[in-house]
Amino acid sequence: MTKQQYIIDEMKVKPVVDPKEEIRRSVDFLKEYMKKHSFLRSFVLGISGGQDSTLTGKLAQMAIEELNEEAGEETYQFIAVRLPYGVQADEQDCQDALAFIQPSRSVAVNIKPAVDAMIAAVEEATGEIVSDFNKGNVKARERMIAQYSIAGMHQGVVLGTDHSAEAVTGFFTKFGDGGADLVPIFRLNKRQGKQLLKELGCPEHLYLKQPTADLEEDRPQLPDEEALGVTYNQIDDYLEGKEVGEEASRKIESHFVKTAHKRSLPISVFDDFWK
Ligand SMILES: NC(=O)c1ccc[n+]([C@@H]2O[C@H](COP(=O)([O-])OP(=O)(O)OC[C@H]3O[C@@H](n4cnc5c(N)ncnc54)[C@H](O)[C@@H]3O)[C@@H](O)[C@H]2O)c1
Ligand SMILES: Nc1ncnc2c1ncn2[C@@H]1O[C@H](COP(=O)(O)O)[C@@H](O)[C@H]1O
Ligand SMILES: O=P(O)(O)OP(=O)(O)O
Ligand SMILES: [Mg+2]
Repeated sequence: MTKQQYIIDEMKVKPVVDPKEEIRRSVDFLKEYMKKHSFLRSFVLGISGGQDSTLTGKLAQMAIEELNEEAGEETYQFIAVRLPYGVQADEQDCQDALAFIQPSRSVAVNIKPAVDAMIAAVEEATGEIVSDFNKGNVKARERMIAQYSIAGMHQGVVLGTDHSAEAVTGFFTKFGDGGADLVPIFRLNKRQGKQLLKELGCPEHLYLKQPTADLEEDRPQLPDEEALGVTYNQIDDYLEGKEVGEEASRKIESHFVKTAHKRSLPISVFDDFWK
């Protein structure tokens, strides 16, 4: 088996998808999980104004509406969480995403005071400076803490937006946005996510915008593609089994190998995937 085929199998990407079928698959997965665990009442997810949280949020709200319809009462809810660090430059996209999703409930938690307090405490304790890049990962982890606090209040589970074009390069903060309970869009690449949003009638600007983690203050709204050194078109093609050229393949495969530890639970003496 080629390295490319091994990675495609791990990432579970199909070369062609039927958007309607994939929407149903994710919604059914969310519903089945909720019904199987009788304690659960809510899904919780951060809405950033980007493509992946818009899609995951919409699927979550669809699942909740179907569950409530079947229950004959408003038992379940989707809690959409705005998590700006102070004021977010693309706040209007976040509001547009919320208007599209129409979540059962939305709340906003400013993560700035908590992030700044943690950075100050670590810098005071160590006498060292936390880099802007490292602080970016603290922001992602603070968002995780806020979402788990809300899930804890509402018998909820935290949704993650990790999809296969992100998982393959490990382009997420370990235990930050990578810290979630269910990942309903894993198996799709970036362009397949767009296809689902189009099918769902999402405003175009929310899925045609430049993907960004927007974690760094020195490089605001840094495009993922610039940080990764490879485009989503190349990653998507690779995951669909297409030829992407030697340089792009090498970069994708190198990201995949270096980030294996992020796609696994904490490593013990019984694990050998890293050897
Ligand atoms: N677009 C997105 O979805 C998104 C979101 C957040 C972050 N990001 C990007 O993802 C990256 C996250 O940065 P990162 O990967 O440096 O930080 P990270 O915190 O996700 O991972 C680094 C940490 O992983 C652990 N680690 C490193 N190598 C290990 C190994 N071989 N075995 C076990 N544990 C190991 C260490 O604790 C290290 O501090 C950045 O490039 C950031 O911009 C992207
Ligand atoms: N500013 C944000 N508000 C709410 N939720 C956010 C924000 N930034 C990121 N998130 C959540 O994290 C994931 C990953 O984002 P990336 O752009 O892929 O780094 C995002 O889908 C939100 O759920
Ligand atoms: O995870 P999101 O919603 O922020 O999407 P993107 O990765 O496209 O920024
Ligand atoms: Mg984003």
